[in-house]
Amino acid sequence: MLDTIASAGEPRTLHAKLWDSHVVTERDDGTTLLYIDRHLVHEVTSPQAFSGLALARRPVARPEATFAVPDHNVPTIDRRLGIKNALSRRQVEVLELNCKTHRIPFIRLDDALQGIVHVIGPELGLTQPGVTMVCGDSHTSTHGAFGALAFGIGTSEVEHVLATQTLVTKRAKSMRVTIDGELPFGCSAKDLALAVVGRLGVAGGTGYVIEYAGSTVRSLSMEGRMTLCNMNIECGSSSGIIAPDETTFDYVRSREHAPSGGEWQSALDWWGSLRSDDGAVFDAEVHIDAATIAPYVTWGTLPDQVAPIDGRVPDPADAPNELQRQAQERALAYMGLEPGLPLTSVPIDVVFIGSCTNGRIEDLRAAAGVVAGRKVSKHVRAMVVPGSGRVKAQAEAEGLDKIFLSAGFEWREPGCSMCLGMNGDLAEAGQRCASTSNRNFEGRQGRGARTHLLSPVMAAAAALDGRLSDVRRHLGRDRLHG
Ligand SMILES: CC(C)[C@H](C(=O)O)[C@@H](O)C(=O)O
Ligand code: SF4
Repeated sequence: MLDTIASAGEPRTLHAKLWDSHVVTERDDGTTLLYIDRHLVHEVTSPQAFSGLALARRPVARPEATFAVPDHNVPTIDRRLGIKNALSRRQVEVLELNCKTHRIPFIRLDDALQGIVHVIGPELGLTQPGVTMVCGDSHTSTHGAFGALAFGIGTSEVEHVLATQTLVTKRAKSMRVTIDGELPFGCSAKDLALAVVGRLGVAGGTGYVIEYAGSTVRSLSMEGRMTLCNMNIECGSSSGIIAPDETTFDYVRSREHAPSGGEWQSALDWWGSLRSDDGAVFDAEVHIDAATIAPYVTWGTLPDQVAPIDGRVPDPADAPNELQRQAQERALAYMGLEPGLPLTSVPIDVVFIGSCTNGRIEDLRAAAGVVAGRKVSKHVRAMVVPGSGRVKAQAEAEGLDKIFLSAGFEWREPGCSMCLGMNGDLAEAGQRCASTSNRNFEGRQGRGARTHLLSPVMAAAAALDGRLSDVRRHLGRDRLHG
């Protein structure tokens, strides 16, 4: 593997380096058997895969390369009472049983390390530069922030990877999205992600692996890079990658599953080569000037239906084509919004801070910085759901839980929670939720519930004001970060 990566020749993209070093065999038509280094598993997309293995009496090829945790169906309050919903409980129990049968490392619901699969993978050092990584989950792209080729797979592919540690797939095209310049005041990685999705559209990245490059991306923390890569799938692209650098190495160093001792130095030597060569050719290039980014909020039912917070709800009459006009009209009808309405006048009922997009420690710090010493608007129900047990413990060590609680937020146990509502954390029909998650699809946070995607500081501002609010007007420069 190392030899392939180190070999000279044509300038190659980072994507090509990651791909080439994991090809087991390739057919003339491009169908490839790709070696998978790490397989993350959660309770929703794995049961049928394990059943398939049982039917075929096949073992798991490399249990030690597999790692499982329940996250979607887990309660975020009263966890000692267990899981009330029978189906949810069954999914989590079945996962534990399957992991026991196949000796797959498993984090239990009551473990201090439990959390959303895309939050704990990096935390534990399972996510590393240069690896191929899959999970039966579309937001697996999150791990690409470390220079890993990481993507979501379907349940039948989960079974294939469990059985063979390989995947049958085809190489995607390469796109580079270069973002240069300083992020404007009040903006964070979430706004960058929403800007990318807004510009490319929900299908603009389909068929591509996207490499994020440029000074703005380089200046992001690992948390910010994960936020950016997390939303990659929302423009249709299965994997987003960022070349690893000192920021990456500092994050990975000393984590449980990271290389140590002499292996650390050889890993660094390899990881240092994981970047696109000068002159590498991409199938598509997109440039974004960071100065054009603003604090964003989605107004519709697709993640690309996004506008700057100081903007207005668009008028479908101005849509560039008939298809988009109809889509906008449908979205506005569901969202209960009138064209031309200033976004800052939209009232909010629920605020959700969490998810694999924005449930990490920096996100909570940033939101706490906004709410410190203030109160959540009386008619708003606001909750913070840390992305993992470790994030929760760190936040509590810093006193962030106290800040949120005294402002009127609920402080919950880690999991996916209201991002998708599989665990019963739902908004009611007609309610409007300001959410730091990644999808605003119809009914995602509850039947008839309306989702506005935004950054942690923007969610915090919405909680305080009881409406979508411009965080820039809320705070002085000295208090704003993240
Ligand atoms: C449940 C799972 C299959 C799903 C995904 O693939 O992304 C979920 O995590 C989501 O965010 O919608
Ligand atoms: S937090 Fe949301 S987006 Fe992330 S894995 Fe869970 S349900 Fe999917």
